[in-house]
Amino acid sequence: MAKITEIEDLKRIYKRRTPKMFYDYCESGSWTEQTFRENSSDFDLIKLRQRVAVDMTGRSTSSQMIGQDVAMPVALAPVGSTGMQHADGEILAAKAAEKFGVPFTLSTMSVCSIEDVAENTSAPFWFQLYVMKDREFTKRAIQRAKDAGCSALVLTLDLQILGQRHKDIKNGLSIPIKLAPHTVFDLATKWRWGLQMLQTKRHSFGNIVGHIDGITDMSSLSVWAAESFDPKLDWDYVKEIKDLWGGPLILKGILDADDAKMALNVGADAIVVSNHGGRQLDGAMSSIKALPSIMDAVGDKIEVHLDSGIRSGQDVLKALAMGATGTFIGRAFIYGLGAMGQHGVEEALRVIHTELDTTMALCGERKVQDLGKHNLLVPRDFYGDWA
Ligand SMILES: Cc1cc2nc3c(=O)[nH]c(=O)nc-3n(C[C@H](O)[C@H](O)[C@H](O)COP(=O)(O)O)c2cc1C
Ligand SMILES: O=C(O)C(=O)c1ccccc1
Repeated sequence: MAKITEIEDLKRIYKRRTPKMFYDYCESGSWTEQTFRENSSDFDLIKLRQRVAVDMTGRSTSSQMIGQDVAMPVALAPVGSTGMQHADGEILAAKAAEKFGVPFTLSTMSVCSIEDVAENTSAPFWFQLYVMKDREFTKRAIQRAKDAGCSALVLTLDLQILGQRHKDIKNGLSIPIKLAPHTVFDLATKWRWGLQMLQTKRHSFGNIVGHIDGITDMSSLSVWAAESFDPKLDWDYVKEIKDLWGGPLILKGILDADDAKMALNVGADAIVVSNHGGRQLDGAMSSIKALPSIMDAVGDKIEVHLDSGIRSGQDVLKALAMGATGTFIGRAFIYGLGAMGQHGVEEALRVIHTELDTTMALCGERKVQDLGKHNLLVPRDFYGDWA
């Protein structure tokens, strides 16, 4: 097999092996996909400052995210239906993260349950919560995460209704999965995917049992989300959830300086500057472009993480140099998982680590903590006058 040298290699294999419905689900953004595209292209606008004749021995990417040691400040983002990209996908990704020494975040919408992941790993993982209309569900989910020893709660705030995702609508993506004739044909040609799927007993969403049982009309994903998630989620409820959980709280989906201030007021430990990988509000700013104003507003008072668009260690370095303490990757690890299971996630992490380390050295830095704006040339409009 050809050597994996970049995330794009994993994406190519992933695409070849995965049924179209699930590939599209991962690879799409909402509506025109402008934000999805700009999440990546805006990283390219930032240039790195090459520095020479600097001692580059003894380099280290190790750091901390919310006080927890990490081999590099790159966590695996919560990704719904990871277990449909590869059988037992959440367990495999969690194992890869544990081996590498980075945090794994389990989505509420995972196929493997909180307990499945806890039983098959030893490092504490983070649990991502979606707030359902059923408030008892929230209480139970938080208790389950506590019982499983989760070391942070990641509360996602940018998806109470689903962004319009045209590919998913056209593909008829639904909960539970609906099989149209063309889908069956597609599945039949992706035999590797089918074969490994047969080896697992986990074919439903392990964390939301009871919340999908009632739905019998094969709703589309967006109809299901609109019926199930609580549109009333507000800052008062966020505070209630913080108190219920009582541990480290990360608020995910912050893209505006005013919301970052609200997150600070509510007492969160960290925020994730994120537009959900361009899957929610199309036309919103890319995360990396939103970062400077958020750093200015709260950067010295709360830990700031960033995701959306990271496809390389260079992207990670740019986010850190602009002030983020940590980053999350979503699709970059899913490509690896879909391409070659646990090994593929390890490969994705290895690629990103190598790129981060090499870039750091060529920028004349030895520690991720020393990265700063001095390493970058950033277009003025990143700090610009948005009216
Ligand atoms: C297929 C897919 C499913 C996702 N599911 C969730 C989810 O269940 N919960 C959540 O908070 N974010 C979810 N996200 C968003 C990711 O956590 C993350 O914000 C995003 O993927 C970052 O962008 P990137 O993919 O460009 O790295 C999902 C993203 C993708 C691609
Ligand atoms: O697809 C997503 O981005 C996501 O977060 C989600 C939302 C509802 C159901 C499954 C996944």
